[in-house]
Amino acid sequence: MAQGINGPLVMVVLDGVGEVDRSLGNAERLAHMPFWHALKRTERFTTLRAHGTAVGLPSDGDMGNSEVGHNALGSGQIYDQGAKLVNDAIESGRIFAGETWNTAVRRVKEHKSTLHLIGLLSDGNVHSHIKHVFAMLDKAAKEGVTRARLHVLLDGRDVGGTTAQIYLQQLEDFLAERNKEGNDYRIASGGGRMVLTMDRYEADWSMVQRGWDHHVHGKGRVFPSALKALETFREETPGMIDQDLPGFVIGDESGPVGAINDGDSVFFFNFRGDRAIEISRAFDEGDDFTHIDRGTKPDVFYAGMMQYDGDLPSPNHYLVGPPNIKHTLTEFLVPEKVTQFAISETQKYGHVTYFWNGNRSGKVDATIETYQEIPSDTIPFDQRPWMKAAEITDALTAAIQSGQHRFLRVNYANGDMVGHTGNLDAAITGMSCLDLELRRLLTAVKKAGGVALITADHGNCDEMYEFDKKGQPVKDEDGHFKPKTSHTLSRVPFVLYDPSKQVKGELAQSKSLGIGQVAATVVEILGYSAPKQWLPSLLH
Ligand SMILES: O=C(O)[C@H](O)COP(=O)(O)O
Ligand SMILES: [Mn+2]
Ligand SMILES: [Mn+2]
Repeated sequence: MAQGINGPLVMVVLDGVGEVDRSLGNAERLAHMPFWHALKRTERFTTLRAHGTAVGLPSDGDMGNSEVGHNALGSGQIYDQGAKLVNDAIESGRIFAGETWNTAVRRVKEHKSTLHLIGLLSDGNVHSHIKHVFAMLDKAAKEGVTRARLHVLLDGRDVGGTTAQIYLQQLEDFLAERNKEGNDYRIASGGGRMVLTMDRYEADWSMVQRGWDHHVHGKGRVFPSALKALETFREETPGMIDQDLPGFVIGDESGPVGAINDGDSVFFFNFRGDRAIEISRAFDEGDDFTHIDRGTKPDVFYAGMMQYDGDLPSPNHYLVGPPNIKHTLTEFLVPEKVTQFAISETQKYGHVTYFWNGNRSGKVDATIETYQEIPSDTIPFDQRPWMKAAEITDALTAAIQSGQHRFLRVNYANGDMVGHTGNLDAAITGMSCLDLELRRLLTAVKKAGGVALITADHGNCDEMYEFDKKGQPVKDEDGHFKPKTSHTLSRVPFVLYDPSKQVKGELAQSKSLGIGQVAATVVEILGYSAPKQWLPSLLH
């Protein structure tokens, strides 16, 4: 039996809370957080990289995100992630050489039917990248697919809040070029990503219902073009950010231009899984699937850009193999019989379970792992910025007091989910609430003779305004600071809370430290030596 600490170890992920030494637009600094701010001064503290190559993304210009962040936290290793794997597969041509691509194309040519591409239209590189869409359409055109339809989710969450016009225009220009060669390639439907299709963790299946109706059945408000739809929405609701825009269908005198029919092939071009699983299930599953009313389900060949869940598994067909994440922290702790507890609210539940365990939704050993989900609100989070932080703390505190679990992990969603709304005041409220929850939680940790580690998966609420390359805030035409809705490139905090001084050593301090080093730190505190595959512990 390993020595380690006497009480439990609690790992706290403050989702989307970067560590930035600037107050302007920084909800973490502007919030009333006396407990948290003092903790960073009085406890052992360092900061970690959580973006770019430190989490397996193609470049250091890529902001971090929950998937790659929790994969790194939960595995102690850095794997090439979806964004990079798809880039590589396109560059080498591998993506188009396999059975999936060729089946889809063959089917469309044989049936003289339509190739559909559905997904998030931006260059955010969190769920998708528009250049992958262009590469797929280029190849399809070269291989003689003459009819294609695009179903585009508008972003405004991983990119600037009101940038949809840029990506729609890029796509329209690209399609116009392909159409000069005699093809019939068009946008067929779309809408804001937080309204249609991209629900996650079964928080709100009605989003998938709306997506299905628009993309598959061509049912929705009809416009002559996507740019016209956007222009209309902008006039009708000035200031609405792209992720919240309603659905649209492109149609003409003879009806929708791109409903999905028997014999068609459909690719979902997002590489990230959480928000791709539900729509994939709607396409893949048989008659016992009842989460949405699919009406008459067309007989199509459906494939995802990647395998989204290795345990379900989903989808049935995919273009690029996912990162093969092995030797995870859970896999290390289970044979040692270390009892584990994971908790979050719906919006982040899969982050501390599925992403944490290398994109697998099942448990390694249900007899020693307990998961608890607190249902999230389903209204915009700037209207409920406290989210379910209090309920999570209640449940986590009870789990600590039960004495049943040696390693507990939690994700508090506020910094991220409220951060994505671009509403600074709401983000400040959300963060201020977290201060109370951290105080309550750490009181329970102290009582139980335990230790807590507090960190984040990436930044978000630390920059609620856009800043230019020189670090100056960007202003809109009216002189207001421009709200930022996406993640940031910021480092993240790492606090070692050890009230009874059980953990020996100091935390490393260096620019190169990353969140991939947390797993080794966890097992060291629990009294084990980390596996050789992992990045080194932060303790020395
Ligand atoms: O899916 C989302 O909400 C955003 O694209 C990324 O946020 P997350 O990586 O924090 O989940
Ligand atoms: Mn996150
Ligand atoms: Mn986020």
